[in-house]
Amino acid sequence: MKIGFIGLGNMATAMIGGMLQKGMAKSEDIIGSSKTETTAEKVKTKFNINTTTDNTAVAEQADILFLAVKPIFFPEVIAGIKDAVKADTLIISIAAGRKLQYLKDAFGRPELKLIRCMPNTPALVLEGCTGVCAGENVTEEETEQVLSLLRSFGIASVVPERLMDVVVGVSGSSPAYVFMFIEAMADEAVAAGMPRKQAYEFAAQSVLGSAKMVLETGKHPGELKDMVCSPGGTTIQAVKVLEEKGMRAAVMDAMDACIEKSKCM
Ligand SMILES: NC(=O)C1=CN([C@@H]2O[C@H](COP(=O)(O)OP(=O)(O)OC[C@H]3O[C@@H](n4cnc5c(N)ncnc54)[C@H](OP(=O)(O)O)[C@@H]3O)[C@@H](O)[C@H]2O)C=CC1
Ligand SMILES: O=C(O)[C@@H]1CCC=N1
Repeated sequence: MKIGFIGLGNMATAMIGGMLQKGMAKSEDIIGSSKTETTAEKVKTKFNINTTTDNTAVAEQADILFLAVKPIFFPEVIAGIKDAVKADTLIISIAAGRKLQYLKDAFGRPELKLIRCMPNTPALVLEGCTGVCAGENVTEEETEQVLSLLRSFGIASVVPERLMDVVVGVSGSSPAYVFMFIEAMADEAVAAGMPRKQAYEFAAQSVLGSAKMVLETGKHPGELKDMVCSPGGTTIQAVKVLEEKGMRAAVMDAMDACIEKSKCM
């Protein structure tokens, strides 16, 4: 089975890296294309996969074909490959905002098997999170096949298409907010005298451990927060400042902006 990627940028390389690390695909089974020779060469060297700048060559060979270019390039990319894809190829868009109906209209081939998914870059370290919705021609077995491929680099679940923009906000884009939080914590640790490398390590490990507690204890995040806040202690002072500065509202407003942008892309 050949897995094709059109677009070899941040997200495609995170997914390829995850699939190879997990042994879900062999390097000889992955082919990819990019706009420039420079990227094609770089990705070829990094993963030992076949790469090209010829999208049609990838589209012709792929049994599973990921469309991993920016949403604005979808019209030109699809126009270039629509007659080359095989009728039984599973075509998976990873673009924010591009609806199944858009893909159906752009390909103009009603028989094609179209899927939309929204992964995130932690796929690179096998901790990805992917939402998936499948078009009408895709069977349950094919959806399961795609889910197991995506699960090679993290969790993956089916969501109704109306929630795909929410998936962009809560997992597709959210690593950026978390990286900002880690960076800010590390900056203050540095301001208070800690060496920078150690500050990133301590901040990141604390985020990792906290996330694991939410996932593994099943406890409400508020209860876990309360466990840290000793009466009259240090943590509640930090919590008070975060509430005064509107941290929760800032996160919710930021996600609202992200979800709205996804809706109108
Ligand atoms: N980054 C993320 O965290 C996530 C991104 N996504 C989605 O993934 C998609 C890609 O995003 P991202 O990886 O960040 O983008 P990048 O800008 O990192 O990569 C885009 C890739 O597309 C290639 N490309 C551009 N035009 C063409 C073309 N005509 N033919 C073939 N390849 C082309 C570029 O090639 P070259 O390098 O040669 O210019 C580049 O390799 C988007 O649709 C985005 O919505 C989804 C989830 C998370
Ligand atoms: O910023 C973006 O548009 C893409 C989609 C989700 C994450 N990155």
